[in-house]
Amino acid sequence: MSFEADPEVLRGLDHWRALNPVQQPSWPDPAELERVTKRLAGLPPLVFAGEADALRAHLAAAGRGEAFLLQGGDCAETFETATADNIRNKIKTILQMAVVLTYGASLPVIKMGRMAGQYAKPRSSDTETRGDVTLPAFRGDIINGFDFTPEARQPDPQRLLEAYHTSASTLNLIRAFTTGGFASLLRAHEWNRGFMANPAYSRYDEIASEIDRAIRFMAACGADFDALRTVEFFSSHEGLLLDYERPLTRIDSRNGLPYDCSAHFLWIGERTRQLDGAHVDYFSRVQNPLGIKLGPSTTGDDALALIDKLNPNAEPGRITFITRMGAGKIRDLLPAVVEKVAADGRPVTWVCDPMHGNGITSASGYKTRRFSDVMDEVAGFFEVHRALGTVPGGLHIELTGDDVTEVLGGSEEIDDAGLARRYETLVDPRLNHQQSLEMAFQVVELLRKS
Ligand SMILES: O=C[C@H](O)[C@H](O)COP(=O)(O)O
Ligand SMILES: C=C(OP(=O)(O)O)C(=O)O
Repeated sequence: MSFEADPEVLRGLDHWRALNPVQQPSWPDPAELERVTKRLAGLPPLVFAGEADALRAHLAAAGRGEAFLLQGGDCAETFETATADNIRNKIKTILQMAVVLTYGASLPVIKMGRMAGQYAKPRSSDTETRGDVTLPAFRGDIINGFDFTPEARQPDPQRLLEAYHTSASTLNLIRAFTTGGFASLLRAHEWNRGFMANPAYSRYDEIASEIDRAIRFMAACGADFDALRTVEFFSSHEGLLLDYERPLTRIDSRNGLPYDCSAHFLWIGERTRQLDGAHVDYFSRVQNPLGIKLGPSTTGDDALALIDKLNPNAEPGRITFITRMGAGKIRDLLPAVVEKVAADGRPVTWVCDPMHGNGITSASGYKTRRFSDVMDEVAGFFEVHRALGTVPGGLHIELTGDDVTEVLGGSEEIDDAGLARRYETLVDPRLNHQQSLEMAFQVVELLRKS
């Protein structure tokens, strides 16, 4: 039996339009926007609703401490860098981190990319000024261009279509890598190839050798390795640009309910999580598992009110709270929020984003973060949950598989002068391949303690 859409549900999906959504561009030509969104609404969904349901069950397990979420990828994907090499390096980095965590902590790791749709960015200011010229801020490739010219900075609806097609080709390659043999655990050694030799690289190689030995032993015992040959990999992005999310929301014929089929998992950002705001209203109406970023101003009551709105039926795995308080604040601010939610009893999955609360500007003017601050926030996150008896369920990281120099420190000791060597991000700084592996090794120690 196939279900039809309830007209009331469909009307509800457009209620956000009346709520004055924040962080949206001013489209210069509304008729063009309408043509584009109609076209998007007729294109195939990017993910299947059943996959989002499977993810919800995995996230529920992470909330109970039976799995761990590893969510990582670019701050802002770009059309130009959606190349086979970049996608492969990011996948390899996430797979390597997952191997380190799974092997070291004996926990299943849920692998999720900030990939195949992470094209829209919230900004602190609507404009950017250089010298005496002021132009609209860059809001991500799905909206406008990075070049500092009036033409590039003009929002262009055609970019929504390009974002859709680039997401589709990225997902296609991810699916090929993760189900076609590349991600087989039997090749764990090979994921290290092509990366710079460094201490984290050699530690990873040792683990891969131990896994090889264990696999050879199991093979000699007659084990069957089908389950090791493929990997479930989920896509996610910030559900920011509602003119993109709405046309990609589809009614699932299995149950008649709406799913946002632009990605498996959508998160609501720190700047758009207002209780009566358009984003919370919109995502309350779709079935996907949802993330909500919680910054340092969040109170326990805010968190409970978000649960009331977004998960009134207390469904496990529906809500992931991604906390990003900053290294200097997390130990003071997180306990009150976690205590209130724990006392309430409705299930949530707690994840740490140690990136967005730790931004600084280096002496030479780069927007950066210190690796030591990032790791300190992760440590604080584990400490708070250990003290309260709650579950640290995962990590949300801005990373790339390339050897960029955007975050200070790490065992390579990138310093202020070193940032200029390979600073490539268009918005926020990402961990490079080596820093990502280093983080995974340190998190294993924290997971073992907890
Ligand atoms: O990634 C997060 C935000 O988009 C980003 O930090 C905003 O940066 P801005 O303060 O430079 O606008
Ligand atoms: C903008 C982001 O984060 P936050 O909403 O936490 O600032 C992000 O993750 O890209």
